Amino acid sequence: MRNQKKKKAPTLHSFNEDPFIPLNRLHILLCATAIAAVLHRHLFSILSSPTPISSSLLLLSDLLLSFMWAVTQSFRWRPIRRREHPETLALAVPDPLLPNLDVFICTADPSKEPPICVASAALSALAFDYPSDKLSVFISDDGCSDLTLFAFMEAARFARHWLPFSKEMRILERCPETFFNSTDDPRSDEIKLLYQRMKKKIESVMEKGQVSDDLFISEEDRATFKKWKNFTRSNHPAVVQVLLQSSRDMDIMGNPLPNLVYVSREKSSTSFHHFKAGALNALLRVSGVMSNAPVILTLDCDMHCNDPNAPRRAMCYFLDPELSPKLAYVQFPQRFPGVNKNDIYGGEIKRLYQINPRGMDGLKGPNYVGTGCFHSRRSFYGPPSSPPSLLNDLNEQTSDTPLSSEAILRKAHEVASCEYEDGTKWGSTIGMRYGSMSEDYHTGYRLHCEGWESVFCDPERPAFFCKIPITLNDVLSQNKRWCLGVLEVFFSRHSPMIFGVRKVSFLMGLCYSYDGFWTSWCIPILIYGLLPQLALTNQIPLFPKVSDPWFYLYAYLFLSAYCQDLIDFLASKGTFNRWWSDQRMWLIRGITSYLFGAAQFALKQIGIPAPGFNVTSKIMPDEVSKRYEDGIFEFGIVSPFFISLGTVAIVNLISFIIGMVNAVRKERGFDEMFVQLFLSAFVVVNSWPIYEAMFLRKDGGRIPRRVTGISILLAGILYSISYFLYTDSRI
Ligand SMILES: O=c1ccn([C@@H]2O[C@H](COP(=O)(O)OP(=O)(O)O[C@H]3O[C@H](CO)[C@@H](O)[C@H](O)[C@H]3O)[C@@H](O)[C@H]2O)c(=O)[nH]1
Ligand SMILES: [Mn+2]
Repeated sequence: MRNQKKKKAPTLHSFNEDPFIPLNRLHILLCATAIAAVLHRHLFSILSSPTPISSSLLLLSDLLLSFMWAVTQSFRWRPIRRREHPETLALAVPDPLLPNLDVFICTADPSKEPPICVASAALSALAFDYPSDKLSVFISDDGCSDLTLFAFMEAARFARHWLPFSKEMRILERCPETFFNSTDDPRSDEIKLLYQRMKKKIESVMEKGQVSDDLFISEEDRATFKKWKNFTRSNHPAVVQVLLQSSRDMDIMGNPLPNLVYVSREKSSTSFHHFKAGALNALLRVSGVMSNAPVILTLDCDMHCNDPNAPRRAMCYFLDPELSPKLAYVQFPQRFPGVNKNDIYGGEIKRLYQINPRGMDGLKGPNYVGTGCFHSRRSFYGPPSSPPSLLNDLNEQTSDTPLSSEAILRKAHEVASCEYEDGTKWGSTIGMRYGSMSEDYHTGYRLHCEGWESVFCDPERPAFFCKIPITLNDVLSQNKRWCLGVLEVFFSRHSPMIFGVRKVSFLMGLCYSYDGFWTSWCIPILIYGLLPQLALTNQIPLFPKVSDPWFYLYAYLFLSAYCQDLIDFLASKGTFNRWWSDQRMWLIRGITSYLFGAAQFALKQIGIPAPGFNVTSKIMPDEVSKRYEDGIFEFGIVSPFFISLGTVAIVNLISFIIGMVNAVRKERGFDEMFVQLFLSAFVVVNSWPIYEAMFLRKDGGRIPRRVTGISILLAGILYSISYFLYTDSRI
């Protein structure tokens, strides 16, 4: 009997708990006591306050800050760090036993998302270190652009050279654009030439805005483009085009190539298309008909794979028999090699993409962030307990029917049509979930609610690189869209605060509440950014004096929050300067994206529609890119965001100056007004780039005069109002 001892499965992955967990928990206790004390004081002093409105607003801010602090602790409760062991996988699972993999890449607008970049993203996925006959790449083109299709036809041709080359040379950088930019190895000269020729061809087509007749190599191609008559992005039939077919197409060395399929789902002005979520659902169905791989990787067009081994890393989790029955997805972090030295717009968003996911990983798993994520197809079709047969509702074909067979293509067009989803559960309990502009947050959350779990996979070598917006207005608009999206979930009947805390787990519910209620930062940031300053100019003290022991409690809370944030940031390989930018962006977002996002959400509730998915532009004029490289803020246009920023910056500058003059003149003036002076000084220091852009800069990225003018006017109005409101309490 002894010999029958159960053979231990090889370890495909392992994890460590964060060594600081006990210390963190102790700190939670300490902070909670301090916060309780401050709130207690507030409640009691409000009754006797000479400025009851100001005191109530500050109480409201502190309540919200406390709430956000409390929910944040769920991320600190049990952070873990995972490691996967692809070398064990290689021994345990031979290549022929690896599951098939479908890669989805979304694009929506060739003028904002250059087709050559989208094609490069696809090439980097086609060149994965994964058996080619098990790999399919599907492109969703929501712009239904013949230019994009043309780029992909070219990319399919180039793939025949690129795949064997990159595998033979064992290069890690399999996105051709980045590879050729970083190498001068003479062995790559020949293929570089091919690449450049392709790039030129695609770019010239982009310039002309059409695919001219002389560019077609075959009659078949010509016939394909002939279809493009009167197609507009919001009105056209479904297009499904097989560009590479594994069972038919070989690379130049005679090895099979992966499948590559171009899909543009049908659009009609009479049916709502649900933006990216709708596009991904169409791909789920089309791929279900064609390859039906059990594992799916979702990518955005503004990224590329930086590690050809990424799929095998993900498989370390999917092929673990203990984990896999409940494993919905394996999320890789988004990394941004393009951020400038000090990351002036806080583009890394470390808390969202690196720090918080590690915290959730120790509970039930990270949230889904839209890209760089491997999903189990099964998870899109029902809870982990549902029978797997459900999955095959689409897939009737046997695995050896060629993709481009007429029957399959007919079915593929059918499932990519507008009406297909009518009266079905797509978007509610099947596929990517609708109803939120942040389909990623919503879908990940709902999967967790169904009982699924997820894993955060953050290997040493970043697996996926993404592009970031590089103008302030783009960053803020993107953030505003996210705010609107998460609020739509937070105030739905599936709110993480009410539904999530019960359905997933208490702590996971809090994690999702943190993201969902993100926007609420706008209230304390706005109040703390204006009220103490206006009071300061009117000589109204709102906080304890330095000589009052309560002062130290405020100081402790401020310093501990900032220090902890800094430590978290440095511990995830950040630098001090980048942290500074990050906290500054938090303040900036507070009075722009969060504020406008919340306002837009409120308007939507009373029937005023919010704008759709504003696709972030991935190309910029050289001048703008250069300024970004140099770390100079980009304003340049008249945007409501900048008016809001300008107003707060000016109020703080004036308050600080007047406050200082008064403090110097008055005996014990500093003692009384220290907190308010400090707050305005803090905002002034943070607003430095704004003053520069208003008054010193001459370049095209400066703040337009009109914005400065309106900001000064608004600041003046705020002063006048505060002057009247404080008339009775002035000393
Ligand atoms: O109607 C649409 C709109 C967008 N997209 C695609 O969605 C992706 C993301 O769009 P982008 O403009 O780059 O938005 P970002 O704000 O940069 O994207 C972040 O935020 C989105 C949610 O708001 C997530 O879906 C993304 O994965 C995440 O990277 C791109 O590939 C687009 O082509 C579509 O396919 N159809
Ligand atoms: Mn993007």
